[in-house]
Amino acid sequence: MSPPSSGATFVLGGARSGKSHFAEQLLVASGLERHYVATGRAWDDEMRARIAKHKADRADRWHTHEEPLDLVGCLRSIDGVGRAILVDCLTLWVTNLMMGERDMEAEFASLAAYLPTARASLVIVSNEVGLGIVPENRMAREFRDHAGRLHQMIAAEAADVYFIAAGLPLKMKG
Ligand SMILES: Nc1nc2c(ncn2[C@@H]2O[C@H](COP(=O)(O)OP(=O)(O)OP(=O)(O)O)[C@@H](O)[C@H]2O)c(=O)[nH]1
Repeated sequence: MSPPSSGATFVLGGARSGKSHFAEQLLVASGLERHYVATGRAWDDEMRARIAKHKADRADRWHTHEEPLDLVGCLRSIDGVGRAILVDCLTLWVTNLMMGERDMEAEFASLAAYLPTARASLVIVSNEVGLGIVPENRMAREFRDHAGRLHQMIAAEAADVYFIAAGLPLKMKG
């Protein structure tokens, strides 16, 4: 189990599927200098506690970058040969872009265009949110549709794609 020598790896899965742990292990195995890019925001005490636990678990073995909106700018600023970058996760980025009323298509296109140019080993994590029933509220439907479109764009650019369920990886590409 190792990240590809060139091209990004995309890791998709449901909530608490073990996708973040799988993605971390990919990069730990790489032996490269590790960078963790968190798109999540601490919006309540539960999330604050979760983030604190993630930070404690990573300890000083990772450089942490918190970037809710300018994901591509953040990636460019830390990109480099000999580095490993984990992005966790795209669905939180989509949420933040929607809240910030950003141009979703332009942001997605910019991330998709960046992937083949990355010099670091890049692993991108996201939540598969499209498998349930059609959400009743309009914003949730829009969110699901944005996430589905973005996932297709990222999967098309990635060298490897995994789907994680119950902690088990299913390799879908690469
Ligand atoms: N702001 C910030 N967010 C973080 C940090 N570490 C982790 N997170 C966020 O916490 C999220 C993971 O939350 P969890 O609910 O524990 O995991 P999950 O993605 O549902 O579960 P798995 O499928 O097991 O990965 C990530 O998407 C990150 O954005 C950090 O240092 N700072």
